[in-house]
Amino acid sequence: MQQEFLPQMSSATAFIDLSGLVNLFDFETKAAQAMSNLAYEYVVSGAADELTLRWNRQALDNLKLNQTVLTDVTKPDTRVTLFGHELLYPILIAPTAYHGIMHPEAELATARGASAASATYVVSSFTTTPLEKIADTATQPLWFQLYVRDDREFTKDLVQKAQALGFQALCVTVDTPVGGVRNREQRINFGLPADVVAPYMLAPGPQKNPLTWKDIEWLQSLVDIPVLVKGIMNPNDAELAIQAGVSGVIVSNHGGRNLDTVPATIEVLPYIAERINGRVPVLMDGGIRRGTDVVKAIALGAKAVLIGKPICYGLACAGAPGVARVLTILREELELAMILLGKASVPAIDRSVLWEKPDN
Ligand SMILES: Cc1cc2nc3c(=O)[nH]c(=O)nc-3n(C[C@H](O)[C@H](O)[C@H](O)COP(=O)(O)O)c2cc1C
Ligand SMILES: CC(C)CC(=O)C(=O)O
Repeated sequence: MQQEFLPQMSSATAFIDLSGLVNLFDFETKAAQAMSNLAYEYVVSGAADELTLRWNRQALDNLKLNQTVLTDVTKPDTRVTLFGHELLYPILIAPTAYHGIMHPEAELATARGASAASATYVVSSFTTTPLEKIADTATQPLWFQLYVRDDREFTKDLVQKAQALGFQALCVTVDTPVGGVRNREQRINFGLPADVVAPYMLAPGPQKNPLTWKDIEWLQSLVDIPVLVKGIMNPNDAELAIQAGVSGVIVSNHGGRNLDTVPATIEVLPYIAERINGRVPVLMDGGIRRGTDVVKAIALGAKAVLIGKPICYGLACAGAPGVARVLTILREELELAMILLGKASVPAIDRSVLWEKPDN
């Protein structure tokens, strides 16, 4: 009997028991079996030799924490305020394209999972579900990630549609004038299956009109919601972003998927935070897999972090409950780390949580 239902439910998600998946790496392992080869290779892919992809993780692992004891912290307050809205914890869902190849309910499952876990979901321009449906489904805040297309009228309509639907911020991705060298995608000749459509992609591939800081100013003139730039990797560009008037900066190397051998995001984050100097919030993504990683990013100047691949894996393993579980695990790990570090609130997390060899 059950076999009959398998095609509709997708073999990827039918009978997965989440109880054995206790951390984000477990989800990755499980997803490797659950996903189609096409989806897995797409998600897991880094650019070229995947050095930056690895460095994102390695650099986080290499940072050591400074345990502090007997501090009387039992229930840490993980709330942060971003653009006037309170987040229950400083972890957002990074924009990732094409959820339709990962789960039959696609972005709607992601939206449900985000809502169940009280998280903000940044929806990709290359969503395979119309924005109206996602907005109808989500009960927690949505942000919209923009890939600017050559057709600037189309782009204008799209961002204004997102704003009208209640999306609360716009993240303009600035690190992808072209895609990176993705050998994994080349090997499988990656392309969307005929039944999966990305309605806002228009002509795929590189656009003819390069995006410049002038376009960022233009985009801000189109909407009233905060505009962030996603993909800033050096302090000079961070300064230019401020001059262009943006409301926030996302330190990101696109999860190591675009320009290989740029540094890990956690490595550049403190320099960017120093240059921004509190003028706008700095967010960061790339390799965040543990509650301790969230602490490290906040200690080095991030107001919040985003996670990309783990959400795809949660989605592929179990749809909405998988997405919610991934977020909840990370949130709980963050709480434990805060208790063990003696930090009662997110703003209290500063560089004192990072181990430095004493001078004496
Ligand atoms: C499968 C996949 C698709 C992605 N699609 C987009 C996208 O459509 N727009 C975008 O700005 N970034 C995209 N990204 C980059 C993520 O937003 C994010 O920067 C990165 O995944 C963070 O690193 P992490 O996966 O290690 O958490 C994508 C990443 C992955 C893994
Ligand atoms: C079509 C791609 C450029 C989407 C993306 O951002 C990614 O795969 O990393």
